[in-house]
Amino acid sequence: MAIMEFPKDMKWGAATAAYQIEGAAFKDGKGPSIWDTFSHTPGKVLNGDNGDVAIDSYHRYEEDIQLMKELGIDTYRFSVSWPRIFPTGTGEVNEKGLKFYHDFVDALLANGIEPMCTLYHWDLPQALQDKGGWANRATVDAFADYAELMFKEFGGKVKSWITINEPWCVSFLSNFIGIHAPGNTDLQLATDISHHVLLAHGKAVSRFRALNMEGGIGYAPNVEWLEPFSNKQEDVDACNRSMGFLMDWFFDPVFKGSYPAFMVEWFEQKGAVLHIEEGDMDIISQPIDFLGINYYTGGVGRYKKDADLFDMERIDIGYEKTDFDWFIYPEGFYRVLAKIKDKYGSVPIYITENGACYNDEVENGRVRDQRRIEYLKQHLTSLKRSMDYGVNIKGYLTWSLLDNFEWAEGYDKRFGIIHVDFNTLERTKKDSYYWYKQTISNGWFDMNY
Ligand SMILES: CCOCCOc1ccc(-c2cn(C[C@@H]3NC[C@@H](O)[C@H]3O)nn2)cc1
Repeated sequence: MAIMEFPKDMKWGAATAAYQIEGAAFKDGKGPSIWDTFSHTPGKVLNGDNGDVAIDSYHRYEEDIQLMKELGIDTYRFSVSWPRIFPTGTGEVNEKGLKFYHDFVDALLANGIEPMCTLYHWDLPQALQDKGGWANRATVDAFADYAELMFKEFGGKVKSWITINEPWCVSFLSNFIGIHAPGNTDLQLATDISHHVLLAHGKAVSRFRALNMEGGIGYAPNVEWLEPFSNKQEDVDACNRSMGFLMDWFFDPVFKGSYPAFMVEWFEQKGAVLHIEEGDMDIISQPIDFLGINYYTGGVGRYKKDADLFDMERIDIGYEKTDFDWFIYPEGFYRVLAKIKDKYGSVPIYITENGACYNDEVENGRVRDQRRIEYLKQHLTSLKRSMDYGVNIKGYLTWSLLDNFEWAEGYDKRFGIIHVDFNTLERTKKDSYYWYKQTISNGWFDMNY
């Protein structure tokens, strides 16, 4: 027996996001988001998929909540569609949008499930993008106003708030690499956006504090672990730069009040400079109540001049891969969490996303996704290792509760523990659902079963 046991007070949950599950993209007063625009732009999303219907959780959330209740989760992480609340990003509020989220949160609470609300999960109102989007500092204040309205509306019901999901994806993946909305490929633009997104986080925290709100607030960066191919300094430095792209760049400003010098210098060599205004770093670095961490993958890297932005190449050393073609690297989960503790201290941490893409289908009413179960076992074992290392883990939320719209991959990549037929929208619990349910109920699992 190799039993992995977790604290009785650890929270267990699952996560989704508005654009990926809701659908009703143009219903009940919702304004267009940049993902509505992007997904309707030919060539941007695999198979021309879009979130017009998604998995129709806008109309089916009561069924989904019953699936959550049966699963036995404590906490459900969802996101609010900003343009469903403010169709043009600012100004007039869409009452039907507010009502939808009140009805949804009330149903969660009525079923004993704690809501964890992400305010920004990538679906920027298109009207704000038309005025420059996150590159325009005015968007920062628009976000703070949206956040304040949400705090005032839901403060008594929602006690866990996440400002920004994966700021690296919002800035660099979407505006330098360019595969996510709005699809720019400009390092200086992405650098400016990364600062504005952190500033938006900080301003939302300030509004939260000013209202003397009950509960806590944080943000949810995504991280990976890159193990140097050798102990040669050039390999170590290349991996640290690549990890610094996702981690240090977005953690140092919040936890240390400044950007990491080694990254600032590297970006300057690449022609990208920061435009920081007086007071910005004080706003960004005010204390948060918890840190969300999203981890999926890692790997091995080594120095290679001009191989990528950081002179680093990834080496395939034969690790198994998911159906997203990502290496399965549970050791990296432990290593990155240990590094966070060592470098940033013991801020309470929720794993706000961890899961795997496997495209198993329904056969005779069952989905045999044993590979996902093995992924979850391996990563929960790494989580336990991190807890024994002293990392202040408060909860684990798997990505995702349901198969959904996986951004540029459309409906081609399945992360859910519940299968969704994207034509009929029928939900089918996968084997991993039943395994996760038992693990939550026990508070432990056996590595060998
Ligand atoms: C061709 C070059 O490519 C460079 C890296 O390209 C990617 C693409 C995708 C990701 C990515 C996707 N996810 C899962 C989501 N997290 C939030 C939630 O909405 C999930 O759907 N995390 N990271 C990272 C990097």
